[in-house]
Amino acid sequence: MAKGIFITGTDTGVGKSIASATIALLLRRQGHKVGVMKPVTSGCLERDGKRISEDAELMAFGAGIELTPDCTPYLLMAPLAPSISAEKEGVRIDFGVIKEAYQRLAAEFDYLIVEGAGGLMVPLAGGLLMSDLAQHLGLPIAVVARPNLGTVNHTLLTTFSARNLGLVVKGVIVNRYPEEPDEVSAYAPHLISSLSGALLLGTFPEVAGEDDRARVSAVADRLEREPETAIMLREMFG
Ligand SMILES: Nc1ncnc2c1ncn2[C@@H]1O[C@H](COP(=O)(O)OP(=O)(O)OP(=O)(O)O)[C@@H](O)[C@H]1O
Ligand SMILES: C[C@H](N)[C@H](N)CCCCCC(=O)O
Ligand SMILES: [Mg+2]
Repeated sequence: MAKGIFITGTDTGVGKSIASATIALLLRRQGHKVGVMKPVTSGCLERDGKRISEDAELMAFGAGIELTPDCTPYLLMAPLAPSISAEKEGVRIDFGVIKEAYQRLAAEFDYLIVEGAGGLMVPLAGGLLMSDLAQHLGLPIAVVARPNLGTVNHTLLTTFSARNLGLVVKGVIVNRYPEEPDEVSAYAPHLISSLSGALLLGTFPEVAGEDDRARVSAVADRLEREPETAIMLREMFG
């Protein structure tokens, strides 16, 4: 049975997919079989008549696997809150369907990286939120956060809510950490680690790259050189 983690964020666009794909790539480079899942995609693409999750594709690139239907059970077109995207298509997001897909994947891999959509309080169906899905899957969460002003508030709101809801918070990843941090970014990881009650799992660097695959490879290359990375992976999956 795979060791799983649910990657959430303080908001949409903070770097959950980059972080998820990077973690998958780091584990793959250690020789592990890594599976990936994006249970709900809102804002999917259509390619050759098929719906595609770019997030899942990026994670699959990191993991070095081909996607199967279990990796992306709900592919919704509208780039909106998933409950609305689903409603527009007359679809009801069923946690049972997601869990069965999760369990089939978990039986196949050593590790399973699951990416949410948006943040933890994003609505999925009938009052159920992303946090409920993490709970239903029985997964601990890791929170991806920004390094810039406002992140302390957003991160603490996320970790406090998660814990109040009974979720296990493995820690926080501060993503897009600048090469030369200004005063805001210099303080942010310290404030987050001292106040959130959650471990600072790591700071993922802001990298250049012509597309997200190049960015994932660049972040993984940088992290692989740092001894803290092994600790991060141990804390995340231990
Ligand atoms: N470490 C990084 N270095 C450089 N650019 C980054 C980094 N992390 C994220 N980005 C940029 O931010 C964009 C958004 O990141 P990403 O798609 O991972 O966010 P997300 O949280 O998964 O968003 P969504 O809620 O849509 O799933 C990326 O396409 C990339 O351009
Ligand atoms: C479209 C976007 N990239 C994500 N897939 C969905 C983000 C939903 C956010 C909802 C909200 O918090 O207001
Ligand atoms: Mg994403």
